[in-house]
Amino acid sequence: MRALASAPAKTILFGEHSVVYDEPAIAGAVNKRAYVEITESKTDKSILKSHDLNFEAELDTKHKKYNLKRGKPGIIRYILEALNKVHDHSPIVMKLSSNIPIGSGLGSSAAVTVATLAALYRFHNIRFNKKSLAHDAHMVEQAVQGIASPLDTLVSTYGGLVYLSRNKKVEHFKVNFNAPFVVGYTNKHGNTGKMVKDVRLLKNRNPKIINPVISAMGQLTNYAKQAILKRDFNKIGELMNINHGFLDVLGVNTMELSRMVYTAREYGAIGSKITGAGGGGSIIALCPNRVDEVARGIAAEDNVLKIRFTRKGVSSRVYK
Ligand SMILES: Nc1ncnc2c1ncn2[C@@H]1O[C@H](COP(=O)(O)OP(=O)(O)OP(=O)(O)O)[C@@H](O)[C@H]1O
Ligand SMILES: C[C@@](O)(CCO)CC(=O)[O-]
Ligand SMILES: [Mg+2]
Repeated sequence: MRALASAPAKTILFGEHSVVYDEPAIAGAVNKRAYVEITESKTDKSILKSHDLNFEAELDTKHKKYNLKRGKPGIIRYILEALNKVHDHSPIVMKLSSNIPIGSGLGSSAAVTVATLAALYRFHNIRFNKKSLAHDAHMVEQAVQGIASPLDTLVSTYGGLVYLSRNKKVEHFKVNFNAPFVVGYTNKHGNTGKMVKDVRLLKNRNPKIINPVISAMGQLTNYAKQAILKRDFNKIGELMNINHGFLDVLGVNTMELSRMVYTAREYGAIGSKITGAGGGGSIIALCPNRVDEVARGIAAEDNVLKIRFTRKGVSSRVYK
């Protein structure tokens, strides 16, 4: 038997970090994906391989342990947590491929988690739907990171451009939002779990300052929702710039992220901000009529990712 699944990366337009404190957020699935294939193992060992991420590990699914043969271990924790939830510990071979920059604020952990769970459900013939899958994937991210909002796993499961409300209701934007965005990413990676914990510590040390910032980020996201519905790019850009300032206040900005954010504005972006957890990773810039200029400006020192929003969420199938 061979089970296959894939799930998209995401970019957060508004509300990263504040979403952890139940403020609303807006994020969209993008056309970069993680792919997982599961087959029965011909030996008594479970193996996880990734050509794209250049790692190979032997998995002890019962004890959530692994023996790394080569590569970096980080993402394996999400896979082991997913296996531990669903798998019966029979020996399998898992292949992971991905064209999502990892640890770059584009939801690689959520995409890998959602694709792994969907492939496992297919492999074991377990019934699931998007709601249950998004929930289980969120539980995996939370177990690995300590704290996680449901945002990344929701977007990776459902696809499309999503508004997540304060009470965790998902609304899908009906507009065809093919706005001219450029994503820039640095070679310095962030770690979402660590950034979220650092923000919590800052908030605990300075509640009277940080709490109002977080609620202003929520208010800003609600204004952004209206601006997106009206396709008011100037307003969206203005709100992105304010959101970036607030993320800086939360301490998740870095020299490289600042460089990309201000380079984008210098080359004509009408709004630019960190996207994702920060501490390294990515920025997103809104640049009507200036996409090529902004991309060139960022590429002088960092990397550019050409992304499009996609309606395509998780997809999976099985071959018997
Ligand atoms: N080359 C690599 N191989 C395997 N794992 C990696 C590699 N580089 C980073 N990792 C791990 O991948 C995981 C990336 O998840 P993380 O949530 O930090 O980033 P992300 O999902 O890409 O961004 P965000 O959550 O901000 O959208 C981390 O656990 C990190 O340790
Ligand atoms: C920083 C954060 O808000 C988004 C990471 O992509 C964390 C989360 O929502 O779990
Ligand atoms: Mg992540």
